[in-house]
Amino acid sequence: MVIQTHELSKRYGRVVAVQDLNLHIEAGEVFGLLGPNGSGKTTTILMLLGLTEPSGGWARVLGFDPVREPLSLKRRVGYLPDSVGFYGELTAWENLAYTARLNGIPPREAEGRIGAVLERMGLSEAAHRPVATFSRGMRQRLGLAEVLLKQPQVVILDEPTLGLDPEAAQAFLGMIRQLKEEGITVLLSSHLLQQVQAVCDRVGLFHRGKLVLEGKVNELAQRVLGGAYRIRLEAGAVEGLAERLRVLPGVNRVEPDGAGMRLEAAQDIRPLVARTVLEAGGELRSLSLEIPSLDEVYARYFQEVRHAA
Ligand SMILES: Nc1ncnc2c1ncn2[C@@H]1O[C@H](COP(=O)(O)OP(=O)(O)OP(=O)(O)O)[C@@H](O)[C@H]1O
Repeated sequence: MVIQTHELSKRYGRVVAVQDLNLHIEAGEVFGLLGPNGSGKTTTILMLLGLTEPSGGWARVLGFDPVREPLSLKRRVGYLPDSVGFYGELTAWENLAYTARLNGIPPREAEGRIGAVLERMGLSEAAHRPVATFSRGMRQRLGLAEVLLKQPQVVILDEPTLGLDPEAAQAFLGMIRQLKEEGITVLLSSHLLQQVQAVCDRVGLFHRGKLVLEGKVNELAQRVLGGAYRIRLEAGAVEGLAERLRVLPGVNRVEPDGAGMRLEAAQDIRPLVARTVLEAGGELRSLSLEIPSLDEVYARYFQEVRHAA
């Protein structure tokens, strides 16, 4: 277990920013913290980093207690806040050299590492330009370069793609995937559901300081959509196919969808659907399980909350 919290809570006066959070994140996972503004994501991150003290419960990151061992933790955990501060008049290289010094990396070793992380982030050519001349995307990449400089085992990113254009955001997500391939554990917070869906193994949805839903994206989808599986197929025009599909066990809806059909079932019955199409004399052109987007999951969840209230 790389990140673990037990009943972790934080109150600011009467405001409960985080309440009884139980989080378990394994080595090499990419975990997404999702939730509306003010739902407790940043506060959670700050507690994991030892930058703010919990009012209750506890956290462990790589086995370290952020309250008692913040320095051991800081050496192994990289943090990219939502806005990174660099010295604008210094070059990218100089900024990283400064960070290396602060982290006690010996100068000769720092040289090699700085060159490598700048190269990796596609910033070699801009290495000797003042950071004040960098675009938002370049700054963000420099931020990740700085995080990687200390060769962390865990990387925590707060809204890492905020303000990036779609292409820069995609490139950044690609870099996050690479971290995972290297076995680095990644925790990231975001409002951008599609991006979270593209890169995270699991997500946790925060609502008013509580973790209200947690799991793999498709598991969450099943749960919020009432356990339904959506299957889409194309089989050309086959007499009576819809009727045959409608009576299959567990099917509760069949409807036309463009050139094909969409059905909702209680289980993933794709093999049965395939057989039915063939038996009806149809030709199966496509058959897939549709995973609802995280946007839909999110919208449905808050709809239900409002409804219940
Ligand atoms: N230093 C503080 N003092 C008082 N209240 C705070 C402080 N920091 C956060 N809060 C409150 O705690 C709650 C959770 O805030 P937090 O910043 O953790 O949310 P968030 O999910 O990160 O939101 P965002 O997406 O806007 O960054 C909010 O109600 C916020 O106003």
